[in-house]
Amino acid sequence: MTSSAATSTLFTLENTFARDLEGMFVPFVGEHAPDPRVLVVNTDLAEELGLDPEALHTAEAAQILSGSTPPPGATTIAMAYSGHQFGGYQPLLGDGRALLLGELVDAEGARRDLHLKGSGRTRFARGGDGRAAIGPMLREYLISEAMHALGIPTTRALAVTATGQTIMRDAPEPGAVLARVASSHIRVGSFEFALRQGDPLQPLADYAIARHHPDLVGADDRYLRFFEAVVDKQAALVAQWMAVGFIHGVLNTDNTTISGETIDYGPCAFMDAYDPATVFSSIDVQGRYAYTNQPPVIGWNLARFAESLIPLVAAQISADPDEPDTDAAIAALTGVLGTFLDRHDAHLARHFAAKIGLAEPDSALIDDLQTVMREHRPDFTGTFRALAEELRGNSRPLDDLIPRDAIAPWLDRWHAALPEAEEATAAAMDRVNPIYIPRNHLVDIALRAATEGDLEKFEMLLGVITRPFDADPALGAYAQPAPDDFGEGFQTFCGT
Ligand SMILES: Nc1ncnc2c1ncn2[C@@H]1O[C@H](COP(=O)(O)OP(=O)(O)OP(=O)(O)O)[C@@H](O)[C@H]1O
Repeated sequence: MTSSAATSTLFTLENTFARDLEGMFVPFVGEHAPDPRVLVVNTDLAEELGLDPEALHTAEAAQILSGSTPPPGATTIAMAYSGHQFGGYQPLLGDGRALLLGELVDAEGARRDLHLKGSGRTRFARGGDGRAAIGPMLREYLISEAMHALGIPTTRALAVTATGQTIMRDAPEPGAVLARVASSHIRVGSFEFALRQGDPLQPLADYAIARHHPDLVGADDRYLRFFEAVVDKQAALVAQWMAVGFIHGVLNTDNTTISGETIDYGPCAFMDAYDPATVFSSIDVQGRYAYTNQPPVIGWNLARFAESLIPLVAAQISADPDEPDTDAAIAALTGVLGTFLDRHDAHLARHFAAKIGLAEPDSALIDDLQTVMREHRPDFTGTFRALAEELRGNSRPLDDLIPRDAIAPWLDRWHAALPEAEEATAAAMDRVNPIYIPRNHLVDIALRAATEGDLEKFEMLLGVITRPFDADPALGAYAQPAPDDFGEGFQTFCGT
């Protein structure tokens, strides 16, 4: 996969998506930002990408990263996609306020999209203003970097740039643009769009295969195997979310990637008190995207992906090239889709085994712990660190979370199932159970200050949550859920 490269002093960008996928985008440029200023740069990510982090703080970088000026020679585009939103089909969504600047290729040959969010209205903007506010963009930065530090596949944040423009939300807010890096921005919704357009479907599938599963290029059964690979990645991804108590909040098909990366950090959050019905999105009144519903909902989204692939699999599966076999394609895709929940459950059982220090899953032990947790609603993250402390002979953290008589019978069974070396087991548990997650109240405090121009708390919180497993006694407050009286004036910055 090669293409001409646009080179500036900052970025060398390729554009294979624009070159190969006619009908899947419109060329578009960003809107003028009156006073662009780069607020935050992800130095580690910049270095990983072979970029000069210092150069990303310059006025030239601010022009490019705000979308005001396209990188010299680049073809910037708004990508087209559709999607099922809360179960209803929307035929045309697309990048309404975003642009793909191009693709960065690192020294190892890995290709990643460089994408701007909040850079102005595009052809797909519908009624929207094309903008984004500082709070939600810094929030996406924080939470996606926390996810990366937890080892969970995700898009990443390269920079946030203030535009110098005031935008209207519930109140006037400073505008900003997030520069996001992803292994691609191909979504289930991209395939739903391509299916209904017709012509782009096969090119899109072949492009996605070449980009994400090059081992399948040219295979006679590549479309079915591609589907299986995506099913497997999504099963692994959602199991990782469940294992850390992450709730995405808007699992529409346009927010389900082919790469298996988490995308679009809107009304997402980590659960504090354990309750499988937890929902953070104020518009999700039915709880469609509640914590416990995430695996079946991703399965539902993958069914929409399967539907999009029927014509391609039907042509490949048929003995006669002129007679696509739709029934056989549906049967084959349904068979693969039917493995999704089992794959997810197997991944999740392994995660929960590791979380309680076992080498092998023990479903009765895990289910029974969850039953106790459902009843007493302890802090989800804190419980697993408290169990490790229990092994070290320190009962206090667990006693602060769950009454001893409620957990004692379970603890007896757990001790009996554990390996002998309790100190080593506790250390292994601490390597998979984070102590620091982006707690909602701390994110709120940091973003409130950042919106008023003070980034110190944001930087501090970012530093803590990007080392999520390393306990530091000086950071005790970062490991605690919100105090009971925090609620007043609580803002979520989950909006747009
Ligand atoms: N302020 C806005 N102006 C124009 N379009 C918008 C705006 N906010 C959202 N959209 C569009 O509405 C759709 C759904 O929005 P959603 O919030 O899921 O996506 P997003 O956060 O903008 O982008 P992404 O999914 O790439 O992270 C997308 O097509 C998006 O481009």
